[in-house]
Formats: sequence, structure tokens, C-alpha cells
Amino acid sequence: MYIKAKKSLGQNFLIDREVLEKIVSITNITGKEVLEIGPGSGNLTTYIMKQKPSKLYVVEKDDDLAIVLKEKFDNEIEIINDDILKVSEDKISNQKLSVFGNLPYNISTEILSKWILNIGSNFWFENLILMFQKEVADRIISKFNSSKYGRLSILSSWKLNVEKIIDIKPQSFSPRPKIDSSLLLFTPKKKFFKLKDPKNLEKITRIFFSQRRKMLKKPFNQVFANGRDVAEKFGIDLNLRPQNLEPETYFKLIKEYEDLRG
Ligand SMILES: C[S@@+](CC[C@H](N)C(=O)[O-])C[C@H]1O[C@@H](n2cnc3c(N)ncnc32)[C@H](O)[C@@H]1O
Repeated sequence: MYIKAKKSLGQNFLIDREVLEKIVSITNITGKEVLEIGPGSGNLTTYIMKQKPSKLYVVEKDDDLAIVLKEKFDNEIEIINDDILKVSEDKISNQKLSVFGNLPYNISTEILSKWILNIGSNFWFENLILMFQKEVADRIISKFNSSKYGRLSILSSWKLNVEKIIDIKPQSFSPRPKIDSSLLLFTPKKKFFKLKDPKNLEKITRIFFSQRRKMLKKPFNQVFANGRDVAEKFGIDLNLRPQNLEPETYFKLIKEYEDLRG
């Protein structure tokens, strides 16, 4: 069946066999429950099935592709024809899932942020293998003191270990996207900083990084009534810039913000 890719849904289908094989060999999924997001016409789905997972759930928003998948895989997989942003990820299964996602670039960071902010102390997944625009992946994995370091790196490193697996060229897809992609592997951290409300992490990092070239003095005074005292307590030089503080320091500052607000 001929499938016309819909630009609005970011449909670039992976056609590179080597890359498809690589993706399913990153973790052992044999006998495990797997979730694939944005399966499209089922290219990666076929490779996942070859590994014999105990169950495969797929979430595909496109009604036409959901029909294609039903014809191709019938009852071998469970098709959830919905928008992943509307699905309660932790209700899909009561087992921990291995997740694969090759989502449109414009929603991949939104979904990652949503998942991290929603995780309580119980992770609903064993690992996430997600594709991003290379430039976004580089921001996620960047370390402090680098120009790419920012909110996404801090948020991801709060609860997850992140590792780049491969960069993928446009010619591995059909139709070809204009940009390079990267595949990242995320695994849950056993220990992470406890915060009262994850929204404060979003709020504080937004304040700091919306003025990333400014010295820390400015955001400190915006966040704290006594910015200078807080900086002194944590031994922070207010002449530094937001990119010079490591994630752990941000978590401590957010906790201080929460404690001061009671
Ligand atoms: C980049 S394509 C990847 C397709 C397939 N995984 C492959 O590699 O050949 C993105 C897929 O995500 C689907 N999609 C787009 N937005 C979605 C959403 N909000 N929820 C679920 N699926 C979505 C698209 O219809 C498309 O099938």
C-alpha cells in the first residue's frame, strides 16, 4: 500500500536497515513489554517484533496509519490510535516498559519534559530510546560550562542518566528531513534530588536561562528576596553566568526556594 507522508505529523519514515537493527539491539527486549510511539507504517515495529517482546503497544495519532498497522500486524500488537500527549503513560501497562520513540521533532522535547515532570518516585519505564533533532539531543546531553547547557540538560539529568547512541543522517529516512537526528538512551536514576513541586524546577530554570548571558546577580534577585545571602550560603559567585552552575546546584537552589516559601 502506498503511504503518503504527512508533513503536519512529522512523518519521516526510517528506511535504513542498519539503523533499524542498531535501535532494537541497544537493550534486551526479548520477553519484555515494549511501547513504541509514532510507529508510522511499522518499519521499526517489524524489527521490534523480531526480538520477541512479551507484548508490544504502539501509540499512533494518524488514523490512516493506524489502519495500515492493523492490516500489517493484526492482533500481534496493541494499537492505541491516539495522541501521545493525551495518553496517561503510566496507565498503559502495570509492567515497566521499554520505550521507543521516533516522534515529530516539534513534540519530542514536550513529551520528554512531560514524562520527567510526571514521574513520582515510581518509574513506569525501564528505559527510553528516543530520537531527537541532533541539535536538541546535543542540548540534552551537554554538561555545565558549555554554551548548549540549559533547561533541558538540567531537567533530564534530574531523574535520568542519558547517553547518545548514534547520529542518524537524513538519507536514513524517507522522505528525507532537512536536519541530522540523534538517538538517545535514557535510564532511570536510582537516587535523585527530592523536590516538593517539579513545576518549581521549570519555573526557576526558566528565569535563569531566559537571560543566559547575564550574570547570576539578576536572576538571584528575581527568585530570592535575599539573593546575596542565598548565594553566600551555597558559595556561589554572583558574577558567574547561569551555564556555570551544575545541575546539583540548581536542585539545591530550587529546594531552598521551596523551603523559604514554606
Ligand atoms: C518521524 S515519524 C516515525 C515513523 C516510524 N517510527 C519510522 O521510523 O518509520 C513520526 C510518527 O509519529 C506519528 N505522530 C505524530 N504526532 C504524534 C502524536 N502526537 N502522538 C502519536 N503519534 C504521533 C506520526 O504520524 C508518524 O507516524
